[in-house]
Amino acid sequence: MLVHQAKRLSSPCFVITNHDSSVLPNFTVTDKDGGKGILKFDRILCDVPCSGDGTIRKNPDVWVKWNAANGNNLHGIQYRIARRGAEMLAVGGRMVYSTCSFNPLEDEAVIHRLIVETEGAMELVDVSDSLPGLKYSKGKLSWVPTSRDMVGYSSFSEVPEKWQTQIRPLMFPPSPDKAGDFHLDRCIRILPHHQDTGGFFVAVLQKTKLLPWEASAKIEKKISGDNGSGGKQKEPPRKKRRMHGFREDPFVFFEDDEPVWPEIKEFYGLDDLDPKLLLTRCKEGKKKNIYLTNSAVRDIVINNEEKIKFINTGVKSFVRCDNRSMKCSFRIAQEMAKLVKIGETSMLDFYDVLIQVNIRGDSQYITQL
Ligand SMILES: C[S@@+](CC[C@H](N)C(=O)[O-])C[C@H]1O[C@@H](n2cnc3c(N)ncnc32)[C@H](O)[C@@H]1O
Repeated sequence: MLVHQAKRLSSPCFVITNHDSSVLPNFTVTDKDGGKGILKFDRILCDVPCSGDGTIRKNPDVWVKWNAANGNNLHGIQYRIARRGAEMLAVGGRMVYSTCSFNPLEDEAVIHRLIVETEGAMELVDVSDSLPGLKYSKGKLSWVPTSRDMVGYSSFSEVPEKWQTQIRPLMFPPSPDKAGDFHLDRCIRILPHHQDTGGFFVAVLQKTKLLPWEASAKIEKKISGDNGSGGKQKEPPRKKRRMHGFREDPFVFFEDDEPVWPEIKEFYGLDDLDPKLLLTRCKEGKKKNIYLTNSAVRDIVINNEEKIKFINTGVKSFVRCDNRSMKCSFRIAQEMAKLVKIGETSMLDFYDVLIQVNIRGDSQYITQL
């Protein structure tokens, strides 16, 4: 689904992975000075798996299957995804957490726990001014964790032992005197009757400083670096983790001496295009389809393909078309042709437009097209 939707953008700036996002590894990237660093994101959307009870209008069986335990059971994975998102976010960056559920255990309880555990490093942003005309209810300041047998509890001490693996201490709301500190009312609850839509919960969070465990890891690193070694002590080499099964559909980037490149370059007049931004999905045999990415995506894929399963990247740009009457054995792919006004815009102009759409999402050029 995501691949299908992202392809419609015809953008070389996206990369789709298939990974448990609660344990998504850090992405290694090449620094400006050629060293290796960790990619921190400016924007993250955690559209987490949820009970979907906001979709009752289109999914009537949600009524039949609903019980209080659904939300309790999802709270854990939802929190872990949000927490991992917070870790991968740059300081100053924003993360949106969303569900299509009304259950506060999947919504405000997750946000409250994230704010508590990050000791306020993650703050709810007031976006009320950014959404003129949108009808919604404010987030809840309190809720009642409830077991499958529909008994509600006002504190963890009341929870019978048999439900204590389902209802956890951090699922409870803040006490009334502290509720204001978390600004949970900044969460957005869109109910079906507001705008004749499905139901959604949306929270916008900002990372205001390093998370407590990130900050302490930094201090520890500094201390161990100062420990007589002058910071130069090398860590023992880590055993390379091989992810078997990722390679059946590899991403093979062109090298400077790629044999099919000279004829494409000459035929389409692409002297300035760096062939290293082009890739195919096969290691051996005839190259059928050629895809275009940008340099940031190329760097991410090359540096992380051993640890992260990449599913899709790049715009299909050239397709093999072996026809004796053709001067070039590759035609322009439909996906690329959509964006090129042949005759008015040269391939080179087109490439400039694509490549300037950088990974941080500056999409003005695409919009112009
Ligand atoms: C609410 S849907 C997201 C829909 C998506 N935003 C879209 O527009 O297609 C939640 C998705 O999370 C996926 N999912 C469930 N557990 C996950 C996990 N641990 N890590 C990553 N994705 C997960 C589900 O398969 C589901 O597709």
